[in-house]
Amino acid sequence: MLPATLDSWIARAAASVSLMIHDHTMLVTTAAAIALLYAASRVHQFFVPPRALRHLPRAPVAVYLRWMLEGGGFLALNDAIMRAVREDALRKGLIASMEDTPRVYLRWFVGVWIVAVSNPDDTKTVFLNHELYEKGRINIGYARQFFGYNVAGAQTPDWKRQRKVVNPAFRRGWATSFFGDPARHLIANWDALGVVDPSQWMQRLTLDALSSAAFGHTMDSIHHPDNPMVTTYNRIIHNIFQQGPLLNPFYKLTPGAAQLRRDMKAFNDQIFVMIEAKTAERDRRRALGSGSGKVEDEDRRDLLDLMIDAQEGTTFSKEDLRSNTVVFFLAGHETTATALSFALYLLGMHPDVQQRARDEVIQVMGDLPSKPTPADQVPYPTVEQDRQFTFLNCVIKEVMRLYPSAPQLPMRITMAPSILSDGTHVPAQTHITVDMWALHHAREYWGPSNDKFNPDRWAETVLPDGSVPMQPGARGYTWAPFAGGQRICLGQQFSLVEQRVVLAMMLLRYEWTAVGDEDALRGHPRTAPSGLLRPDGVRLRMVRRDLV
Ligand code: HEM
Repeated sequence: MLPATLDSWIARAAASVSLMIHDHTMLVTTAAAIALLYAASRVHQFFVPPRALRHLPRAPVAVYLRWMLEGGGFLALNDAIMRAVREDALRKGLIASMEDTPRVYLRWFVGVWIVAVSNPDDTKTVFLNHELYEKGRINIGYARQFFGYNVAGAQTPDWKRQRKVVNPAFRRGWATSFFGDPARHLIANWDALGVVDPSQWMQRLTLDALSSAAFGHTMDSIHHPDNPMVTTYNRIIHNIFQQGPLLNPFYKLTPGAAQLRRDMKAFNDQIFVMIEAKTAERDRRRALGSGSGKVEDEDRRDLLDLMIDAQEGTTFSKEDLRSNTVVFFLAGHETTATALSFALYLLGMHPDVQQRARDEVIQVMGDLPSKPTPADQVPYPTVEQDRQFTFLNCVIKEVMRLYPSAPQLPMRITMAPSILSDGTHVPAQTHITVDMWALHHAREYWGPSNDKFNPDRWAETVLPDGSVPMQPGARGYTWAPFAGGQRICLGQQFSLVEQRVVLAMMLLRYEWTAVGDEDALRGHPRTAPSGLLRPDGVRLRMVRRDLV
């Protein structure tokens, strides 16, 4: 028999163990309940928008999921979304017919609800208040890791620091030879082909122009599409913008992700080598006493050179130089390739407009110098001639209205509560975008010919000196492919010069018609899976003008 004290001690111990077990069970049960509630609320947030935004029209999440899994291009998704959004808006009494576009609606991206504005008033507000509508940061997949913290993605305080260094690289003229030289290489290839895929070739041309302009060495992807730097870059971009893997929570453990990491490292190493070489070259020039190290031909100076100069005495690091160079690649070549591909396509669908554009080019530059003209002697406009195109600028504006390269403004996030023009209260920390596609196509702002290619609609905006204003305010913020406000595209001039030079050369060299698949021929080309619009299934039949 146990002594009484021991007995009571054991009883007390047993009671407290049982209490502990009970407490522990309680603890586990409570923790499990909290975890479950949290998971349920996350699932709920994933599929159901926040209460304050629930009144806005939206498409069911299934529409997005289906598209992400199928891997289609932007236009296929957008058609399906806008049909569902319009049906919902009609049900909610927000629009009068399926032809109308709601001023504000909701989009979805991997569980994030985004307020999309598609009217000029809110577009202007978002552009002009960039500290209230800050750059959003969704850290999914590998995009953030590859593009790093660059001027295009930075939030205000850091953006100001970055812009100081990057600005001088853009605030200057652009030598037309940056674009004329690769266009001649392209012409030499196209002469031998007859039927071409504009999208594929414009990607190559703009990559070569951009690599010359960005770091003074062309990637020469027109002649060498298999150049390892080109193929690595293309693979990275393809993999980063694939939507399907974003739905896989274990994506980063897959062999595909491992390959992507290896590619990013290889590409970045190359950029670092260039940065080192350029810095050493500048120091060498200085040591030899050649002034500040600046080269003679200012318009041919490359972006990296100018950034390396401007970064002296600032906190700009090598990683800042890398991430900005990388973002120039994405921002600077895909966008212009898209604009040029659609311009060639639309001119191929509208031979009358093509001829009027050609007449203007011949009037400004004269015709081809001889019959035949060797590819490397096809003239490109001088800087002076480039300033004299009026109709060509109207064509470019109309192309970028119908096919804005970036159909949605990169995501913003509200830093404080705000109210939109339709009275919607947007809470702080809400994601928001401008739907450039909807804005550029809405019947409300473009009339019944909203979906028609009509460069003459821009005639009334031409200034007395023949120039065509390209800022969004010139048409009340209904046209804004380069965005607006302080965060307007830094490369707008670069891209416009490139588009005019390349189109002028094509117009001199060829007459062409659009061929390709059924969608392209009926005027609704498909787009390839990509972060931007990229035509798919379009082909052009090119006929040399100097041989007829
Ligand atoms: C058709 C051609 C182009 C289009 C449609 C286009 C479009 C845009 C748009 C919509 C933005 C605003 C992004 C935002 O606010 O979130 C932007 C910003 C930017 N673009 Fe472009 N872009 C084009 C060409 C270029 C080129 C050729 C370069 C460089 C060589 C470039 C460099 C940049 C940079 C650095 C920014 C960030 C500016 C900032 O936030 O301060 N873009 N672009």
